[in-house]
Amino acid sequence: MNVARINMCHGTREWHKRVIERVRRLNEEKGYAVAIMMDTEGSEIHMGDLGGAPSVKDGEVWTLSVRAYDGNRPERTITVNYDGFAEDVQVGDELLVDGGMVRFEVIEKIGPDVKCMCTDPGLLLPRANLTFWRDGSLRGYFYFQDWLDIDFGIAESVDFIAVSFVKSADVINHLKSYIAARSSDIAVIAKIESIDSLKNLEEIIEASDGAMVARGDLGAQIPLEQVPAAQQRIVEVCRQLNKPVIVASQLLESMIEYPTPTRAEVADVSEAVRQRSDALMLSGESAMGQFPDKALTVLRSVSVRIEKWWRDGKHHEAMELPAVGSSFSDRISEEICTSAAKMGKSPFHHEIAMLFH
Ligand SMILES: Nc1ncnc2c1ncn2[C@@H]1O[C@H](COP(=O)(O)OP(=O)(O)OP(=O)(O)O)[C@@H](O)[C@H]1O
Ligand SMILES: CC(=O)C(=O)O
Repeated sequence: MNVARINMCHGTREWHKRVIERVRRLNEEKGYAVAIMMDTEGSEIHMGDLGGAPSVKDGEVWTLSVRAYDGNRPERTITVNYDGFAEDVQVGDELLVDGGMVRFEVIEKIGPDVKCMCTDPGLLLPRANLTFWRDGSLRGYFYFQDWLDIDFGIAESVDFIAVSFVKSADVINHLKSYIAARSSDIAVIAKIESIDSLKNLEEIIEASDGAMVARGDLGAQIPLEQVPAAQQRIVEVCRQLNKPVIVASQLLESMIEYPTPTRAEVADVSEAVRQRSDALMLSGESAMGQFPDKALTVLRSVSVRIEKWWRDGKHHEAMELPAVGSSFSDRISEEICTSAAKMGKSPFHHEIAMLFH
């Protein structure tokens, strides 16, 4: 692995501080170069930790509540981290847990408690995120309130801050000036996971040091079938603007429970590499899965394999690189490099010396 992501949605700052210290110690002792990326919470709505991953069955009624239960949480009750939850939801709203891993319909509101009936069963993972939909549109908009975590990231000199639910380039520009004013040069990664971030994609990526295709939340905000096209577009825009791009979430989801991935997951990883994404990110597979090291090994071996296959067997395609230079002089340099790469593949040219002035 090259980067350890610490997700401020989970755990305490003290816990994350210890993780950062351990990564840095390993870097020093073993000569690794693992960077730290702090991922902001982005004011999402989250369930509390239910102490395990209980399964919810079709037709069951569960209560979602903002009450604090101090260890006496009644059965089939889920705590929610957003105080205005009961005010904001309406009877008939659809609630998606982790982008649709479980679905509920709101059937009744009683003070701070919201009764919901399961319409699509599944597992409730600890601190899963919640989105709610009304008449086919996403409801509940929350704002960027992660300044304490950002101060923590600056104090810990993390390498990257990934900003959740970016809506416009202004958020990125604001954060970058905040970081610069504190004499820090932490790189800012825009997480593309909302409709607004897709609308303002080019300006957001231009303002950022890189982007993440955060497919988990993105798939809760746009129809699932649109996620692959969105991924392709985000990666393409990053390639055009010469910004690194991470593809994240559910790459090897089945490896949370099983030691081998599904064939479809292997195809998904390969496709992300083929699209020329720069990094692939594990989430639950390494955060709470049973086979974190195996998942990492699979991610690496599949990526290396597809890159090799491409280089060895598809020379002509490998040459069809998209133009990234925007100015006339950049385009000339690009053409020279492309020609040199083509010559390098030819059986008649083994040594190429290029002199740049
Ligand atoms: N530090 C942790 N402690 C316990 N469980 C964790 C921790 N980090 C992650 N998890 C579990 O792993 C799952 C996936 O992790 P991930 O960090 O991708 O969460 P996420 O909430 O989906 O991310 P995001 O909020 O950024 O979309 C979470 O739903 C949670 O159940
Ligand atoms: C990684 C993340 O935040 C997502 O996929 O939603």
